[in-house]
Amino acid sequence: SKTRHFKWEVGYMYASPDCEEKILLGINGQFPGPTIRAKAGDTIHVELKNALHTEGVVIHWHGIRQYGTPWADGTASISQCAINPEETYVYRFQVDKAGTYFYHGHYGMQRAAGLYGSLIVEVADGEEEPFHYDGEFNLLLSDWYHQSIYDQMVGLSSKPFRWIGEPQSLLINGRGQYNCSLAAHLMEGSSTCKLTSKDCAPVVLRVLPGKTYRLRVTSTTSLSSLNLAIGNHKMMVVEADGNYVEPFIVDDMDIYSGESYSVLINTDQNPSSNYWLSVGVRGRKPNTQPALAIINYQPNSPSKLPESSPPVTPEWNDYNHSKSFSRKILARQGTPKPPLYAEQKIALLNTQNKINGYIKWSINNVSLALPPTPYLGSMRYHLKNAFDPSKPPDNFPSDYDVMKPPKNPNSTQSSNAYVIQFNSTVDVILQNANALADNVSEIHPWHLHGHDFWVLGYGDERFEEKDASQFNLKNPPLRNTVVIFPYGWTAIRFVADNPGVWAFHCHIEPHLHMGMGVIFAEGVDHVRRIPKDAITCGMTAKKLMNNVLP
Ligand SMILES: O=C1O[C@H]([C@@H](O)CO)C(O)=C1O
Repeated sequence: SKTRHFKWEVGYMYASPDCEEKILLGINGQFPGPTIRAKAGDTIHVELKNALHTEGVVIHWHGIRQYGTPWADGTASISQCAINPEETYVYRFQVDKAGTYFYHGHYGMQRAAGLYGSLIVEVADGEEEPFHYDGEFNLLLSDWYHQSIYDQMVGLSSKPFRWIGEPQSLLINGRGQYNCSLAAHLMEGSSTCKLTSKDCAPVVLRVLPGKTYRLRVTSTTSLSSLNLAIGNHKMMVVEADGNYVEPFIVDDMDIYSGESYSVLINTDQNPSSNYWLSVGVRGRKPNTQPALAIINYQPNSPSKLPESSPPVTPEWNDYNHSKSFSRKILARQGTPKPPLYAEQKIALLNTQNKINGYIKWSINNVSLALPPTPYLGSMRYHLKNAFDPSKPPDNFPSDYDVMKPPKNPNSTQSSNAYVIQFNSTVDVILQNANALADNVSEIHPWHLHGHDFWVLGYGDERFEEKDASQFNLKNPPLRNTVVIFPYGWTAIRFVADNPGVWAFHCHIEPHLHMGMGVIFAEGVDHVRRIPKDAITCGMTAKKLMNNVLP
């Protein structure tokens, strides 16, 4: 195995990802950031320089478990101090498992400003993937707002609340077309695109007829749940979040923010035509045009527009369609199985509520507020008063009606840290509920840092003890992100075997900003000496100045 070295600078730059010029966060002048390709077992070494003028930055390596390197997880105020302007931080960690991953900013709402890129881990030399393909493509999906993230963050924390609304565009590999459709000639009421910048030219996947291709699909959207389909072609799902799944065939696939998949397609259609790949919005009433890419059968010209119209995204509120897709995802044979029992159970009720009239999201009525000193340092060195040490609730009132808006919407804020017994098995029941408005309950994709977890089951309405008897302990998929459906619950199980402090949160950027997350800390006393650069802020910085830390 190799060490792969990268030297990156994060900075604002002008770009026109959807043909409208804006500023966004790029790396080395690129948007999306450079793709990292490595092999399982390799070490990634990124020297990250913050070239922003006035704000900190960090990068999270989404799906990489960071065994033994919890200070490299890239979560500001959790695993490290944000990197100050002009400073450099070295991320050094191992990628131990082949799969499709990505990286992104994890400070404020910087991910939504474009700070993301792909991280692809191939199987180690001498190993083989358990399926065959002739070529592969990488599709990094995102959504894009014309309003700056500063405008967005101020609005979300204002009274009255200003919601960010739906995105202006969906992007594929950082490219989209605002307010127009490439397929306008086939669709009524659509205006054609003036592709004024090469930044927004549609993505073209050049394929040969009669072959099999692997599409690696990742979603790093700020808000949108997505659905991807390809005209005339079926897809076979083979990987989810860096874990192989039992292959199954679909016409279209849902993908939530924080998830990744690999699908295989056969180029077995009429080779004289090109085909559309379409990505549209699910789960919220869309106000954003689908993003399109072209599957270009060689030797046709890529500018030969497909003869059939782009596949139509399923109705945004057809949740049965989404649930049926989620339930098809099962572990491939040979995937590690979950322990049969959990030592600890934590039920997490997701509610929207208010603190002093400001709209928040809370977990068991506590909204996450991150402390100034990152937990990893303050816990490792047992600093007092670095955060609120009270034990957050691991359940919610048995008479809480998840089908109704909260009776008492007043919530509190805290640092929400659950200290978990090292090496114990933990079940988490994520319970969705009604938001503040009547008859509204939204999709939330939950992402766990530092681990994969088994998805034991999904259900509607309130979780009951008897539902545990239906858990899938035979072939539950291993993942790092899972969705809770409106008014539903999702049960996961994981083993707390990774010393560190790990975020567990809704991957919707504005929701995390509004407090929708918790912190899991385990085996922190087993963490090796933390690099000083990770803890030179807050109370740990003061301790270092007094030379009292080892
Ligand atoms: O967090 C959110 O706030 C709005 C709405 O609930 C209040 O305006 C919305 O759609 C969210 O997802």
